[in-house]
Amino acid sequence: MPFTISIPLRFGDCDLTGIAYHPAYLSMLVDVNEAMFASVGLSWKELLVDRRIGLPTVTLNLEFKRPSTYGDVLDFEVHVRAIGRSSLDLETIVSVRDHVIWTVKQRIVATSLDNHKSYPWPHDVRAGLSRYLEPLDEA
Ligand SMILES: CC(C)(COP(=O)(O)OP(=O)(O)OC[C@H]1O[C@@H](n2cnc3c(N)ncnc32)[C@H](O)[C@@H]1OP(=O)(O)O)[C@@H](O)C(=O)NCCC(=O)NCCSC(=O)c1ccc(O)cc1
Repeated sequence: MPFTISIPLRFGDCDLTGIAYHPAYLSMLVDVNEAMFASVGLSWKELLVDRRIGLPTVTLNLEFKRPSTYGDVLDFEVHVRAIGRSSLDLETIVSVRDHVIWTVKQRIVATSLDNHKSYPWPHDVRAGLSRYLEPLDEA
């Protein structure tokens, strides 16, 4: 089961003609990442500030298929494709009215904010993220 969330395209996300400006998509993606963690009880504030676990993205592979425009509502569907020792592979599909607008494959890595090296997923984080685990060959 993927994590899903819908976000309206705001005025500030668009160019003068009302077409979505792609850097705004990246900012939305971070919000969606945060919301996915929160949906399984994993607050980024707690992870970053209290537990000092960083969550940098190390790879992003985006594909833009169609434009979206001011007033559209973007439907995000996030699939967890793999959970490694410290890595998390996500595939996010973004649609408007059932048409795919863009897709992104992303790898996030857990790090220690004390030494900025990779950090194995704690058990509770791995368990939470596993709720959305759908390996590609079973998707
Ligand atoms: C994440 C790193 C510390 C990992 O370095 P190391 O500790 O040496 O990594 P390791 O070799 O141990 O590899 C750790 C894992 O990462 C994976 N990894 C690391 N780099 C890569 C790349 N380039 N491709 C694929 N996989 C990778 C690797 O396969 C390991 O996976 P597991 O087996 O599941 O553990 C280092 O690569 C790094 O600092 N990269 C830069 C990250 C960055 O600056 N990203 C840019 C965006 S900033 C950002 O996303 C962000 C900033 C602030 C926030 O609060 C949140 C997000």
